[in-house]
Amino acid sequence: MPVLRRPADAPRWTIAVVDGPNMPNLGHRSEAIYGPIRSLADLQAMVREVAGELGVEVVQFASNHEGEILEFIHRTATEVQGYVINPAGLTTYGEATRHALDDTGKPVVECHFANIARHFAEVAPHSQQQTSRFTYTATGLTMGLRQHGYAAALVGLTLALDDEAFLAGGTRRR
Ligand SMILES: O=C1C[C@@](O)(C(=O)O)C[C@@H](O)[C@@H]1O
Repeated sequence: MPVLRRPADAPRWTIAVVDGPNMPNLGHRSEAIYGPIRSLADLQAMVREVAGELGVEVVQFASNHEGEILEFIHRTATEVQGYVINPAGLTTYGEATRHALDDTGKPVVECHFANIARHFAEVAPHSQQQTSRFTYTATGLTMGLRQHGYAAALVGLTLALDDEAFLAGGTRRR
């Protein structure tokens, strides 16, 4: 069976897709990093299209305010089967958000337009290099593929949810 064409009776998982601070400003950010995408609305439309083709539901949320993101995660924890998050402006210091996601016990895919490992290495001297606060408890990660990373995250998370053996050992993969 083709891997990406899920059977008609495959579970219609509900996946939350969260964009953190500064992502609502997409379209007015560095074209070198974010490419020519015009807006968050365009990104969200692409994500809905991918979800439709996969046969899953998405609940989308974007905010410049960490408290609103926390409330969204608390509210949806029992309604969704997994999260895709671009923590964006919360990437290096968003402990409360990382913790809220971890508390849900649901699989989490961290997603970035940029290859943040390279980006951080380029923008800061070695002694001050930063890392993502989210990576060590994320189930998986996509980065460096601009908006296509969201499609990759949705496909990967959907197939992981379909695969009972994948999540049997918990959401933190070794
Ligand atoms: O706002 C963002 C966006 C980002 O998460 C990305 O998608 O590449 C990378 C972060 O370092 C940055 O703060």
